[in-house]
Amino acid sequence: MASLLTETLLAAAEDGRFTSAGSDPVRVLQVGEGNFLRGFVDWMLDGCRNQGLFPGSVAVVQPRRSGKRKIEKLAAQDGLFTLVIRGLEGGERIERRSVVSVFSNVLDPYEEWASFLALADGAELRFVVSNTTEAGLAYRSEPMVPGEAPESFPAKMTLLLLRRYETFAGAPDKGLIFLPCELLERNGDRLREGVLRHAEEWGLPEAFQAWVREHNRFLSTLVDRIVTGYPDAEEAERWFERWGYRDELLTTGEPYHLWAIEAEPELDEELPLRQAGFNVHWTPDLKPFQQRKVRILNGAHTLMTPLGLLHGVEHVRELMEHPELGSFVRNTVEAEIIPSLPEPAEAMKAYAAEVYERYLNPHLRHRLSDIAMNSISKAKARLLPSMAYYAEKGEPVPAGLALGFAALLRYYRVERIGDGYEGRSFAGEPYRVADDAELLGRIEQAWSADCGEREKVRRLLADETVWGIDLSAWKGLAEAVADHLAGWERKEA
Ligand SMILES: NC(=O)c1ccc[n+]([C@@H]2O[C@H](COP(=O)([O-])OP(=O)(O)OC[C@H]3O[C@@H](n4cnc5c(N)ncnc54)[C@H](O)[C@@H]3O)[C@@H](O)[C@H]2O)c1
Ligand SMILES: O=P(O)(O)OC[C@@H](O)[C@@H](O)[C@H](O)[C@H](O)CO
Repeated sequence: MASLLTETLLAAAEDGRFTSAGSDPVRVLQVGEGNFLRGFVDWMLDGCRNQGLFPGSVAVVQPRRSGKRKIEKLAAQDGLFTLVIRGLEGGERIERRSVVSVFSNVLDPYEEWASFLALADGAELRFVVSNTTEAGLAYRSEPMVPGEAPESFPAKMTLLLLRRYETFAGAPDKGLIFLPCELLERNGDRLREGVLRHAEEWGLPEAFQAWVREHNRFLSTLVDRIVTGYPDAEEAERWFERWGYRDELLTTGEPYHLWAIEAEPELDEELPLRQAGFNVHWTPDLKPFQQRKVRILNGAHTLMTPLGLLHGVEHVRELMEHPELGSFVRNTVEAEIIPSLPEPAEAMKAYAAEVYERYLNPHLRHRLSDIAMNSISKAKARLLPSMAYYAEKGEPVPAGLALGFAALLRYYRVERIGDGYEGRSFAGEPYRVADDAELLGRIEQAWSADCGEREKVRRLLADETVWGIDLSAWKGLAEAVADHLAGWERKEA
């Protein structure tokens, strides 16, 4: 029996091409209820279904206990949600709304562990997609407690695979294909390693471990689309009035999309994304896709965010239109990041130009405060490799990268206030910093050390628990950072 909300959603859908996924077999398990997967993978699967190419449905679960609220909302909307794609497509302005209808099963694995495991018994289950952020795709030792969901994503996948192995007596054709979307290099390999480590840690049978290795595939993938989530409240209200229904799971994104998957093109027979017309690349080598996207698109986001927020700039477009900050970003990308990449500079410049156009999409309001979440771990993957290119040659870290990095440290000049950490913008406005509490505590301590400012910077750069490596020896970096910090302090005084 469809809920009133479902009926309203269905009736209000513009294209009227609804086929409910509810009765189709679960072919995809999705770990992650966030905006990105819904505005990217589910949008593609919905497109495949609407073209009659994919007669399957998706079971979705949240990857951590705190994701419960969204899962409950999704269940209350019968797994339906609205997606608005807007921006330039082939030079034309578009704003396209669809109601995505691919979920047949919406589960909280912590409260419904038995139902979660039972998904492994589905003969039609074939793919697992995930987005658990960089933090979620990490192995963390934990006990196996019968009847209870383990905390981490790789641990849950280990037990799901064990159940499948037992149900189908290790049948080679019942292995699964994992398509992790986390923005980490070799994400497939990392997931596989995590699963096998848990299997070993828990003493699971060697024959099971061999089945995991030989009959399951952990493909590395690279995703690209700017998905901006729920719009500003005013805009959402205008839309709801126009559509005649409300949707708390509404999400927005740009038309551009790219999914590169390291696998043979024949896999498109089973997962017909390319056949359905999506910009999906089955490729033997993911590295070029990965490198240019993470270092240019994500790297520029990470570069611009602390500086923008310290200057009181709120959105990516506003920053790119700012007379000084916008050209700072372009110059740093072109003169410093692109030369650090192995691919031909002309091709990289063309890619960067495409990226600026996406940043300037007049319909997207991409909040710097959203991008700022976990900026230290993002900088490690997205910015430090460009800086390391120079440092490893014994050259000074170039001026733009050093300035961006100094702004990152200034942004993390935090103080514990209540249950979180706060910094202050150049204008003295307080802001919350969203990052790992232990890390923030460590950084706060470093800033309050009993020594001069230059020594504080040197110690912070040398802290391998923060950066993974010692940055204090990188030529010119500590000096440049300390000079910028002193300069900002003088201006603020
Ligand atoms: N939004 C985009 O434009 C975009 C584009 C490409 C990639 N991504 C990736 O998506 C992630 C952000 O996702 P979103 O935009 O859907 O945001 P979101 O806040 O809507 O969703 C975040 C998801 O990650 C899960 N998560 C967060 N921390 C976790 C942890 N420690 N362990 C396990 N799961 C955790 C949440 O439960 C939720 O499912 C980023 O890490 C990024 O790598 C986002
Ligand atoms: O999603 P995050 O928070 O990991 O990073 C912020 C942005 O850089 C990112 O979302 C990009 O917009 C996205 O990766 C584009 O594909």
